[in-house]
Amino acid sequence: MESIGVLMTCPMHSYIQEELAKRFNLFKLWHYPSFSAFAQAHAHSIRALVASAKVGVDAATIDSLPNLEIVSTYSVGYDNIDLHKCRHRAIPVTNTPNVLTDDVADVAIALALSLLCRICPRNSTWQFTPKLSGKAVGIVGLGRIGWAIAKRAEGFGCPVSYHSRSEKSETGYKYYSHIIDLAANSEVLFVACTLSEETRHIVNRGVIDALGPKGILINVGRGPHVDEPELVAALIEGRLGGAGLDVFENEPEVPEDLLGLENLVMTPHVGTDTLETCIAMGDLVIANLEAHFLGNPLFTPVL
Ligand SMILES: O=CC(=O)O
Repeated sequence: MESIGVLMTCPMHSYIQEELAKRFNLFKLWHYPSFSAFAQAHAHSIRALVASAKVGVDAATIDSLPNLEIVSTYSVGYDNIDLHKCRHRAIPVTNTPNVLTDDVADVAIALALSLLCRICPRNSTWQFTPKLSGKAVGIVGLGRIGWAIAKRAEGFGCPVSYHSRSEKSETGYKYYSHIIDLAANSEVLFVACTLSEETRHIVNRGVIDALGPKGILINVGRGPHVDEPELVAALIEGRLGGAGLDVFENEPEVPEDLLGLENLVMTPHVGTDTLETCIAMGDLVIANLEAHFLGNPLFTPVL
């Protein structure tokens, strides 16, 4: 497969870069001054594209690659991939579910603990802190990651409720069909749903106010799930108790006003960045590409 042209949209862990380069003719988009400079020289060579949560692929890019056969994203989320265009061109899309679920759930709990227990306080003034154990936990999106957060929260003795498009049978968790009701009945609200037009700004001023001045918001989904200016205002005004964020609305930009807030803990979208998981995600991307070029069924197709 050494002659098959594969384009990576942005730097990823060295493991996947090295393993792709061993198997394919690998092009790294960031080594070119612009996409058009790259496309002029190599557009016809590209048969596969590897995207990530940081840089996806839009319709114009897909249109510029006439021989593109598959898009494989090094992420579980595929909100930044133009699925409509891929479907139209009959280009299969794969992602990396399952292998990263535990990591994202771990980071969600770590953000909650670090915020509540002030594990890394910005100033070292001694003060008593709220506990996580026993707090009412709400989860927005009870998919794989939401479920893994729920299991961890149960370990802390937290009663768990959730909101999702529809009620899931036999979870044993209380279901709220309206997110506002979930927020009003939660002390810690975790956002772990897929980003879509329906869930963009699902956490708006109403939800933030329902969570209230003692409530904690943890977002390990996507930045645009939360109306960020509303979140910033609520944190500054004390209308929301605190937030733990791994994702931001305009990554890698972070609003100036967030920096320095005492009731905020941030990580730079590292929910899937453990070494073991980066390797597993890389292996899954490669397995999908190899399956495609060998004419075998894909392991984790989205389309
Ligand atoms: O954000 C990370 C992912 O979608 O895998």
